[in-house]
Amino acid sequence: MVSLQLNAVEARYGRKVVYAEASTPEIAGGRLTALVGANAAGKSTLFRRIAGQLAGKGEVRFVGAGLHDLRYMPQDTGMTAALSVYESVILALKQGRGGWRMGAGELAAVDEILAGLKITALSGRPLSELSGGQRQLVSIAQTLVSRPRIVLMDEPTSALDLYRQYEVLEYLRLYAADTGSVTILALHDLNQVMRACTMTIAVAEGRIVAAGPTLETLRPELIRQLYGIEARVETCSRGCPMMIVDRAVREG
Ligand SMILES: Nc1ncnc2c1ncn2[C@@H]1O[C@H](COP(=O)(O)OP(=O)(O)OP(=O)(O)O)[C@@H](O)[C@H]1O
Repeated sequence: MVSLQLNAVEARYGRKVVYAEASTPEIAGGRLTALVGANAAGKSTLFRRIAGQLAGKGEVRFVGAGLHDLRYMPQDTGMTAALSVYESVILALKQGRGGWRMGAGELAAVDEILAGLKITALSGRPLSELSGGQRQLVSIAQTLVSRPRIVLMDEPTSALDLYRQYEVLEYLRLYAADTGSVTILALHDLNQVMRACTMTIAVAEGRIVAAGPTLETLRPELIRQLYGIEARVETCSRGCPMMIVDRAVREG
C-alpha cells in the first residue's frame, strides 16, 4: 500500500519561508485527496516541496513508493515544444527511463492513456495548435502515462468544460483505485472536491489548518476561514452533498 505523510516539513524560496512546520496524517493511496485553500495559500509550494523541487527541514515520508515514482503536474505546463501530442506523451513516458527504443507495452500505454482521456484524435496535432482545455488533457496524459504511484496535480480541471471536468475527475478516481497511487489534486471547486475526493487537506497562509475525511473537513467554519465566504453544505434531491455559497464576509 502506497502512502505519504509530512512531518514538520519546511518549504522555502531562498530566505522566504512559506511553510515552517507542516504536518499531515498519513495520506493513503487508492483514492483522491484534495488540497484546498485560497490563492497564494501555499498549495503549489507544498506540491513542489513534496516533489523535491524545494529544500527545507522536516520529513516527506513515502511508503511503498519513492521520488522516482512521483509525477507533479504544475498549474502552468507551458507547452511550447515543437512536438505532436503523441510524441510529447512518448517523451513523458521515457522521462527517467533512458533509451529511445519503444517496446510494444510502452506504445500500448501511450495509446491507452490517449484513449482513456478521449484525445486519440489529437495524436498528430502539434502542441502549439491546441486549445487551453486540450493542452490540459495532454498534460494529464503526460503525467499519468508512466503510471506513477504518487501523483500531484495542480488544478487539473481548471481549463475544462463541464463534461470534461466530470470525465477527468472520474478518470482520476479510477486511476487512483486501479493503481493504489497517492493522488492529490489542488482544486478550487469545492463541489468537485465533495464529489470526487475522499480526503481533504486545507492550507492557509503556509499552514495546514485541517486534514481529514472530506465531508467532516469542509465545514462552514473552515470555508469561512479559508475563503472569507459564508457557505452551507446541503444534500441535493439525489442525495449528493452540495456547497451553496451565500455571501462574502470579508473585503478583497
Ligand atoms: N518562486 C517563488 N519565489 C518566491 N515566492 C513564491 C514563489 N512562488 C510562490 N511564492 C509565494 O509563495 C506563497 C504561496 O504561493 P503558492 O503558489 O504556493 O500558492 P497557491 O496556493 O498555489 O496559489 P494559487 O491558488 O493562486 O495558485 C505566495 O505568497 C507566493 O507569492
